[in-house]
Amino acid sequence: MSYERERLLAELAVQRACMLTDRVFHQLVKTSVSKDDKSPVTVADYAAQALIIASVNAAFPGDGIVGEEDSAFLRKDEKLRGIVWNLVKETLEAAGEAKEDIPLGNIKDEQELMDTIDKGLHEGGRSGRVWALDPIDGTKGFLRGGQYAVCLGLLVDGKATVGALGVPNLPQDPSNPEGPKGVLLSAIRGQGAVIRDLSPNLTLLPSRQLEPVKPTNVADCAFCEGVESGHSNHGQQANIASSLGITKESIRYDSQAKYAAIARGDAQIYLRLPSAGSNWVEKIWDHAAGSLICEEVGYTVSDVNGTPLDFGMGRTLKSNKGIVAAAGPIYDDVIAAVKKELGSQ
Ligand SMILES: Nc1ncnc2c1ncn2[C@@H]1O[C@H](COP(=O)(O)O)[C@@H](O)[C@H]1OP(=O)(O)O
Ligand SMILES: [Mg+2]
Ligand SMILES: [Mg+2]
Ligand SMILES: [Mg+2]
Repeated sequence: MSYERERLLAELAVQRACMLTDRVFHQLVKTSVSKDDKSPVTVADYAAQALIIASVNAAFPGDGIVGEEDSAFLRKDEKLRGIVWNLVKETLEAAGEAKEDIPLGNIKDEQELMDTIDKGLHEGGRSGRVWALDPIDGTKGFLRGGQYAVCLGLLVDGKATVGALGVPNLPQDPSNPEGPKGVLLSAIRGQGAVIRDLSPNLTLLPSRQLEPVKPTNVADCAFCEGVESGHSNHGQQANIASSLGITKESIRYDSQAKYAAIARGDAQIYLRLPSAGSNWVEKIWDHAAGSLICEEVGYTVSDVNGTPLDFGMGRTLKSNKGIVAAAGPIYDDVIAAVKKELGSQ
């Protein structure tokens, strides 16, 4: 099976959702009166989940969907519901139909909006076709004006098979950080990965194949980690980098923007070691698309013990702990350094 249609659907659904999140970002986040006001991201989370599920459901009605959000809160808050519905309606009107021959789905009213969001309540698992959706990954980054990602992956029998990542605030040219922003990456297992600029409308701009990683000296590499010290252990990550002879400063991004950055070669390692005392269990929607895209350009992605990520366990990666992604040729060095650091606690 080629999965070209699934990839096209994923790209278009993510492109359309990024039109919405970008609109919220410019209309609400930037004008938000209080720094602690979380409502813009809440609105964008619900609205983007609804739009993407409508697309998956229109094109592949038999597939399961594991989405991060549900409508429980929205059902109780009429005002918030009205805001979300207006955003969805405006985006649907602005986007129109895709010129490609694939249905992207519609939502007719507030009731259908909430029912659509709740189509993301699937339990996941080891069999069949299940989409993993994070409508806004990196909510803290979104609110800060930093990195966030819109993430959609297709699992087939528990294996990440198709993935698309929209990263609206990532510079299109890594050597020009102040230049135009917004990229869309996608992959099909066994077929490599592609990148293109995000577009302000539903058009998919021309893509280019991402180059496979090249053998490198690990000391010359750069590594990526999260911004939030509560999400991963910055101290241990710095120790690992220094034990590998890495002197470059880490690239700190929120969200699956980290996978996007390493996939296109801005850095060669992503470290996500559990924070001290944390019992956080990673979620499938936070890694399905990004890990596949990286594997397709020659990365090895595992947890901190070197165990491959198991997307067939349900909604979470409960058999894994933390994440280590490294370019294939340096992965053994990196995982050895991770194990040494964790063993020496
Ligand atoms: N305590 C936590 N530990 C690890 N990850 C977390 C924690 N709380 C939330 N997250 C999730 O971690 C991811 C982003 O972390 P980072 O940017 O550091 O990579 C997001 O998926 C975020 O959820 P969300 O999707 O709601 O933003
Ligand atoms: Mg997330
Ligand atoms: Mg999220
Ligand atoms: Mg969240």
